[in-house]
Amino acid sequence: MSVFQKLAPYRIIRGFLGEELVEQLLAYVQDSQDGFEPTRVGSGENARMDPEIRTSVVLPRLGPLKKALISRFDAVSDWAMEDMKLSPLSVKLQEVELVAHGDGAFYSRHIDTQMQNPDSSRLRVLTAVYYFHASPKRFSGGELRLHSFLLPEHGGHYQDIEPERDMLLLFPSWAPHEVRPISCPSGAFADHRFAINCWYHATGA
Ligand SMILES: O=C(O)CCC(=O)C(=O)O
Ligand SMILES: [Fe+2]
Repeated sequence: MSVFQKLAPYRIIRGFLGEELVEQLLAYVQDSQDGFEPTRVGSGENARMDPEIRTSVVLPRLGPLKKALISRFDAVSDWAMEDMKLSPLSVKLQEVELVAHGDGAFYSRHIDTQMQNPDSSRLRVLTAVYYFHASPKRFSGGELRLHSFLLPEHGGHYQDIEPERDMLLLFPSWAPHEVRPISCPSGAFADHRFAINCWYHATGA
C-alpha cells in the first residue's frame, strides 16, 4: 500500500482527565453558553464563517480550568510525538479552543496545518482533541473520520473514531480528517458534542 493510501498514525487515551474535571468542564460550558460564537475556517485575514464546510460554535477561553487543563495537555505531547514516530521534531502547545457541535453540525474533510502562514515556527504539527460530553450521551454521529491522503475511490482508506467521554485523541495536524454530522434530537446545549481542540506547533528538530 502506498503512503497516500495509508492512514496517518493516531493515538487514543481513555480516562484522560477523570470524572471530576469532566463534570467541572460541563458546568463551565453550561455557564458560558452565551460566550460561544460560530466557528470559522481559514486563519488570519482569511478566517470566515462557511456553513458549507463547518457548523459549530466555539469558546476561545478555558476559564478557571485553564491551568489544570494546559498542564495535562502539555504533558502528553512528547510521548505522542515519539510513539507516533513523529520525533525528533519538538512541539509546544500554542492554541486551545472549546467547540460544541449541536444538531446537524459537522466539519468537512480538512487538515489543521495552515499552509498560508509562511512562518514555520507557527506550524501546527500535532492535533489533540479531548471529548467530554454529558452522560448518558444524547447525540449520535459526530465520529472523527481520519482519512488517508487519497479518497476511497482512488484506493484510499478512512477510519471512524467514536468520541468517548473523557477521551483524548491525538494525530498529526497534516492528516486529513472530518467530523461526521451530529444528530442531537433534544437540541439542548447540555446535550451537545463538546470537545477541546489543542494544537501544538513545531519548535525545531
Ligand atoms: O471535534 C473533532 O473531533 C475534531 C475537530 C476538528 O477537526 C477541528 O476543529 O479542526
Ligand atoms: Fe481539524
